Order: sequence, then C-alpha cells, then structure tokens
Amino acid sequence: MRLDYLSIFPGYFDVLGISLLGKAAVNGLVDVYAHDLRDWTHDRHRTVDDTPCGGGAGMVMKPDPWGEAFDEIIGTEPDPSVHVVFPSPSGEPFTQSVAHDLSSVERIVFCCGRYEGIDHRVIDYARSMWTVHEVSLGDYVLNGGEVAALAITEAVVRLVPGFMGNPQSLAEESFSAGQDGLLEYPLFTRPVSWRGLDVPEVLMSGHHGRIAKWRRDESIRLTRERRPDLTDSDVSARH
Ligand SMILES: N#Cc1c(-c2ccc3ccn(Cc4ccncc4)c3c2)n[nH]c1N
Repeated sequence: MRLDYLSIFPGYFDVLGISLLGKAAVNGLVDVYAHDLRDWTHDRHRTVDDTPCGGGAGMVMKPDPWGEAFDEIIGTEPDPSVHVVFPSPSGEPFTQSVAHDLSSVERIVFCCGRYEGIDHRVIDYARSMWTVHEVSLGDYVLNGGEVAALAITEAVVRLVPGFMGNPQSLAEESFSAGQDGLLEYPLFTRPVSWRGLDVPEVLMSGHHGRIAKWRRDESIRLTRERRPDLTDSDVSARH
C-alpha cells in the first residue's frame, strides 16, 4: 500500500515512521510519502490561499497548486484504483466500515486542507479522475486535515493483512463486525486485586461459557448506556 500526503505542513507525517506504522514501512507493507503543497507554487511567497469568491471570512486554498501536485504525484490519466481522501468537517462520517474498505486499496492520497478549506473544483476534478472520499472524523472542529489524515491512516493500516501481530484481536474490538456493532467489554489483567479493586470473579473462573456471557452482557450494557445510536431495534431484540 502506497500512502501520499499533500499538506502545507508535511512535517505532521514524520510521526508515521514511529511504532507499528514504522515497522510496517520497514516490512514493506506500506510506503509513505509526504509532500509540501507549496512546492507547486510559483510566486515568491509560495501562496496557496486567496479570499473567498462571494465574500465571507477567512481564506480558501487555491486550486492551481493542488492540480499541479496531482499531475506530478498521481498522474493525468483517470484511475479509479487510486483513492483520494479529503478530510473535511462537511464530509461523510469516517467509520470502521470505511476504514475496512480502504484497507484493501493499493494507493491512498490524503489531501489535507487548511484555512476555511479547499476550492471545491479541486474535489470535483479529483472525482472525475479517481475514487474520492470526503470524510469527517466527527462533530468537532479541527484546524486542518492533517490530524484527521493521521487518524484515518492508523485506522486503515492496522487492518491491512500482516500488519497486526495477532489479527484475532481485531475481531473483538469495538465497532468490529465480530462485535455485532457493540462496544468492547471492560478489560482486566493482573494483579487480581489492585488498590481495593478486584477483577470480576467470573473472569478468574476458567469457565469459558460464563466468561463469554459476561463479556456479551457488558458489551450490551455499555452500548445501551453510551451509544444507543449503535443499537437498532433488531439488535436490541437479539440482545
Ligand atoms: N476530517 C475532519 C475535520 C475537520 C477539518 C478537516 C479539514 C480541514 C481543512 C481546514 N479545516 C479548518 C476548518 C474548515 C472549515 N470549517 C471549520 C474548520 C479543516 C477541518 N474539522 N473537524 C473534523 N472532523
């Protein structure tokens, strides 16, 4: 998997050389390339923004540098196998399902906007050439797309076959298909007693059936308490 990042702050992506992602890069599972959008400007100030047409506050990112960067980094021929991700506060929710879909893709280009956003024609052009995902991390405001691109990267790459040492752990996580869309149950490890707090006895019983039931019940309880939006009527009935 090749990952490209287009940003006026490419240094954000230096962190991708650390930890598991760094290991994946070493193992050849992922190749990471960060690009400074200003390298595709031609004025003395390396200008990437301008005032919004129609007025309004803030600045908008000019289309020209993006187009020239696309030409050099991706190419000038349409290729739907290339997935271009635009993090955006007005994007569709980024979910585990989207992460799973992207984990089988060979090439992802992250376009990290700043200011008030990117000239919409850039997104329209990208849609005419590649497979585009305009996604939002959640209902809160960031200053740009870089942090979102890092979060999306981690969510996607950890699902790439061969990345996680123990793929079984993926199946039991919150939001994984194996969890029926439920939140993950509470986790415990040794010591059994810690500052007056004990591990639930059932988890020390060695009775796998009771342990599985306790974990399921806890997942249902937590999901109903914290994320009623994740439990539809059918799921509630089953639970
Ligand atoms: N994904 C995602 C996001 C962003 C986000 C993403 C890209 C850009 C580019 C520029 N900005 C700043 C901005 C622009 C317009 N309105 C408010 C803030 C961004 C925010 N904010 N919150 C999320 N969940």
